[in-house]
Amino acid sequence: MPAPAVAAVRLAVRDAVADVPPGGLVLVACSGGADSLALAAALAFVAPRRALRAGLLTVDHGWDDTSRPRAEEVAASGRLLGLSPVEVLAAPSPRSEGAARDSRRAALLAAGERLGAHAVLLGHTLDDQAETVLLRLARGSGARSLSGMPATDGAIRRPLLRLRRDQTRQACQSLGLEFWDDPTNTDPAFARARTRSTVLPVLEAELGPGIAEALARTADLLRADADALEAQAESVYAELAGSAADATAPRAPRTPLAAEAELGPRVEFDVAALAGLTQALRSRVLRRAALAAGSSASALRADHIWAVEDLVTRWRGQKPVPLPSGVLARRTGGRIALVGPDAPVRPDMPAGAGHPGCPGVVRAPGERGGPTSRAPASGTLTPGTPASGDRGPGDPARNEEDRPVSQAATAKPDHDGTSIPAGGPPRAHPDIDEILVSRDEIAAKIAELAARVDADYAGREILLVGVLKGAVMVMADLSRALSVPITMEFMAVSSYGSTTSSSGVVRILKDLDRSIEGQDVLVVEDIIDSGLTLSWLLRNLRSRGPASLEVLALFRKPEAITVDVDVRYVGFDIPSAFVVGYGLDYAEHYRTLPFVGTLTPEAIARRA
Ligand SMILES: O=P(O)(O)OC[C@H]1O[C@H](OP(=O)(O)OP(=O)(O)O)[C@H](O)[C@@H]1O
Ligand code: HPA
Repeated sequence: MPAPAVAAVRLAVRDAVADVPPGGLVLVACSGGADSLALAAALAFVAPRRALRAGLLTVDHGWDDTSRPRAEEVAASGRLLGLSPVEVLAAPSPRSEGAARDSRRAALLAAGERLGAHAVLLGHTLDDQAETVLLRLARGSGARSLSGMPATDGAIRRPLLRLRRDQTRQACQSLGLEFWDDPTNTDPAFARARTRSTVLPVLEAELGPGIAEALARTADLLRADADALEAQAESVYAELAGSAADATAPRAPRTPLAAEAELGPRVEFDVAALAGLTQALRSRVLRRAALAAGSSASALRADHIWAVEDLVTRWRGQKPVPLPSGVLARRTGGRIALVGPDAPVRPDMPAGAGHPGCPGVVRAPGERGGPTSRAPASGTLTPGTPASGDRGPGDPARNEEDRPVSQAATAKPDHDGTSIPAGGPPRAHPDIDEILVSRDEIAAKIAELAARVDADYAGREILLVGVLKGAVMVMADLSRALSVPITMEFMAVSSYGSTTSSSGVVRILKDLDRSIEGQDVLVVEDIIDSGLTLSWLLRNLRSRGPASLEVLALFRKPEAITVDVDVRYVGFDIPSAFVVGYGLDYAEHYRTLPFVGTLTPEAIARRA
């Protein structure tokens, strides 16, 4: 009678190779540690009884001078066990757990394929599974990731996932097999080693025994859920996605988004269809779409997908969302497109040049300008109204975009390579899709706002607090248009950081230089989008005891606002599109444009 541990390992191996036909080759990956050595011995025992061939692979990562001789020793043990073929695979890798795992897996799979093996057995135990789940839990992971290592993964099989590590040691000891204790298993430099030596024992001590089993059970439960959700997401994806990724597939009907760029892997959805899905399904469908558009699976993280989800569920005219491998997710109206890196990036085009299939790329100013006098007197540009009006040759507003708003915005080559002439011929910017508010309208609005502020603050002095960097143009023009005495302070805050949507977490990058206590403070903002920056800023400034605190914002996106902020002076309500110009940037560019407009898809892709 074999010792119980030996029997348990043999039983697990017998089950794992039950489907391999007689004569088939099964390989065991062996490091010489107790787990894989016990596995190798069990395979050597089971294989002849099932008319199978059994071999051994051992991997040399080349980490130090001892690794090759040790691999040779492991190979020799394999031969002693009667395994054949036995091979040492060279898989050089940086000294990191992850890198070693990846190169080991690739080497094993390649050898398995070369040798015509039916399966390659790995010696992961229940303890390895528990450590994996705990590590992933600590990182914050979804169901798929928390489902740990599967027992079968293509040619890879893990027969020992229900056995404890101790059982493999006992099995080796019972069989008189000398195993190797890998020092990296106890090296505190490795997170897995710390989990094994410290974290799990503490959890067991504090929360009671059975933690490892419970974590492994969690993995099994979540794997079943993840499998079911992914199968469902796959069929929803097939139903909802319009794709131009496969040139051989019948062409999906042209949609406004598809018309923008005809090339490159591209997946499109109706926003309404995505909005109707549960979040669990939507995120999987979007992940699937990102992969189809060419995003690297390993680089694609949950926060990438959340940012794309925000285009569906928290639409505020955000910037297109850059995803790994150059994929861009972009919402236009009621459609969302995930566009692959092969989509053509159009070099700067001369003003006025068109792009076939790309509506509204660059039009000569005057063809499409900012809102005309037909726009509501309040300056409101409703989303339903095109923010641009067609201006015929007789339109008196035709050349107005070229009149200077201020010295700051005139006769100065901008950093994006376009000279903005003062008083010269109309000139748009090649990266601008559509001008929403012209230079002239901005100037008129600033004058109007200044007159209101002058009247409201007559007899008082105002401390203007400009919010850098976006408000720099408004601050410059407004301050010079005011008649009441003013002083200036600036604050730099950031709520957007490197992501594309406001996080609500605001950081002070530069604080005020002096106290505002007892002063009449007017905060000057370029734009209120979600309102999160301003809401935070007002709370912060209020706590400093000003005599009064009001806000002037040149632009506001009413549809995008998510928090209630009290703004006394608003220049223009604009649609929820992402806009640039007059202080507003995309990737720090376009602030010096004298008008405010939307960017072409090509410019967005280029700067992403
Ligand atoms: O209403 P919200 O959604 O919070 O967005 C508005 C804020 O975002 C922009 O600043 P950003 O953080 O981009 O910095 P910048 O001014 O330096 O461009 C803008 O200048 C506002 O301050
Ligand atoms: O539309 C915008 N453009 C530039 N910066 C911004 N910050 C918030 N909204 C915007």
